Amino acid sequence: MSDRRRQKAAEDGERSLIGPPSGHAGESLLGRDASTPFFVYLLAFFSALGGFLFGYDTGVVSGAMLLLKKEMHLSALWQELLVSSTVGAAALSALSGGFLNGWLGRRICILLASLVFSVGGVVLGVAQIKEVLLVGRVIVGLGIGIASMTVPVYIAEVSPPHLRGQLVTMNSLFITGGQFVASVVDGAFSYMSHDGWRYMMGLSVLPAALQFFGFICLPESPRWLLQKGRSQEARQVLGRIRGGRDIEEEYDAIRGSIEEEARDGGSGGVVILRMLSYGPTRRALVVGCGLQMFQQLSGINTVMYYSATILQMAGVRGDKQAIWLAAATSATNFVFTLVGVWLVERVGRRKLTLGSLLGTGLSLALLAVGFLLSAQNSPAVTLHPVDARNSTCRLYGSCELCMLDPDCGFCYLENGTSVFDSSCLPVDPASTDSAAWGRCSNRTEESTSPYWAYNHCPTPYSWVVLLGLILYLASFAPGMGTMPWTVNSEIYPLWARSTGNACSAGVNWIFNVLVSLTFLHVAEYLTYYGAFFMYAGLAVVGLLFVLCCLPETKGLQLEDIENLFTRQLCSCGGLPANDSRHVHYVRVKGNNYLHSDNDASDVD
Ligand SMILES: O[C@H]1[C@H](O)[C@@H](O)[C@H](O)[C@@H](O)[C@H]1O
Repeated sequence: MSDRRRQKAAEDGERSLIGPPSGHAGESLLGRDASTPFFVYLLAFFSALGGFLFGYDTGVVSGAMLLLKKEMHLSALWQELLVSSTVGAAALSALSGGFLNGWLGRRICILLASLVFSVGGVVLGVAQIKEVLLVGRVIVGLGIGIASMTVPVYIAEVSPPHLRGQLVTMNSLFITGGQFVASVVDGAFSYMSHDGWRYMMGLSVLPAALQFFGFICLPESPRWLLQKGRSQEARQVLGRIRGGRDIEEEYDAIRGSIEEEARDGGSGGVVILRMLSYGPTRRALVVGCGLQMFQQLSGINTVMYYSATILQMAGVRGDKQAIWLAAATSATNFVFTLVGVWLVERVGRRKLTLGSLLGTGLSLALLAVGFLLSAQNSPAVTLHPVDARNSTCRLYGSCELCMLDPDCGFCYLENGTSVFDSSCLPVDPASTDSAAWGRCSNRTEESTSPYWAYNHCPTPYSWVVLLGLILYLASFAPGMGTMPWTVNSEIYPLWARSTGNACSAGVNWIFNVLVSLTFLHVAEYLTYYGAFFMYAGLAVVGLLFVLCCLPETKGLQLEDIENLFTRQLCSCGGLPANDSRHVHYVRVKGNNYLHSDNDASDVD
């Protein structure tokens, strides 16, 4: 990048950080009071169906698996494969989605994703053998990956600055909404022991088809069109989505940044290499990928996945209750995401993320304390039946040690809150719902006593864990659940936006697989409380990262946000102490500030 541009970027960075004399920075660019045409909401709705499908397809599998494993006699390996193949495929397609996005455009990518979702849904709905199921889950994962990186970019590019945060965060609302609807569908079809899973998985075809047909009539992003030199179309689309209001200012700003980029001769070469060799985009990439990494390292999917076990610890018994209570968990996640949509334009991205991470860290610590108390008060093993197969289970003296071994479970009688006649027995290799032999084998849904606890222990401290779970979702969902997607959709300049979002979404999915696949092993080595203390520690590291590195992007025009990253990475959250003495307000020439204006008279 040229020195001229670097200097200009630094100046602009200062302007963006300081803001205009009154109100927030975005107001000068597009009036806050201007009414937003209904069309923008319609675009956001149809795009966010991609988020809904992302949530639905990742969420539906847990309930479907309970039926599938019985009907198709799935081994633990196959169950794991069917869950993680989708997330793995999503990681790969998110990474390659950057190229498709830049080449074919946002609209075609969204159409492609909805087509892929529909095909995946049909394959899953008609599958007769587990191998076909695996193919269906991989197809669905490919759709999730493309949708997860394209939809936020598309919404950000069509939204007016003062509403952008809210509309992009709506996509996260659709993700958690999809997870919630999936859990309700799981609950409803769990009564249908034969083929119920087909409906659970196949129903995703409906929103996918709705999105496909809706998007056939919807326009391409004006920013992408302009980047491809289709200026007439871009102008038309911009006019349409701004409801016939004056679009010159926004149009010129977009064109200005594209022209400046072209003047700097930066349109050739591999985008990711250009991003890495240019300071502002390199820093934006670190911030974007870091946010996505910490989202997953804060353990959201472990907590969601583990909620059924947490609820079992609280005394919930049987698959059906567990399914319905898991629906309550995803409902909580959904409701608090709504809080995020409400807060994002009020408090801004940075404060919302910081507050969320603080609450997330504290509630993870509370969850860990709940598990610690449960472990310290874990019921002893009182019966040691002779085990002809010589399994390791007979060696354990308490429920805690017994349940940490994935091959064993705890079989016990209960009188009020006291546990007696308890033994540690090998789990049935065909199903974790019962023991391989003895009192707790051959269990049916209805059998009550003796109780069989796999992966958890009876404990009087389950309320601490339950409280931790609720506080966790209340703090995570509005900020860390939503902001990584929202911030990533706005921090990269146009030329780097597809690639930046592809990389950060890829990081999200890779850490999603890593955390969910390693959780049980981590718990085996560190125990459950150790694992949750570890996630709490990671949330604290995430908090420091955000504190130092995340600038506020609220209200700024997309074309101006790059300038926030012209400073050293760990000072971009605010002005360094020295700089604050130099703060002065700037007047942007007329009302029509263009990036390409490099005129000293711009600044008073
Ligand atoms: O933002 C979403 C959301 O928080 C979901 O609940 C979670 O399952 C996803 O992994 C995450 O990316």
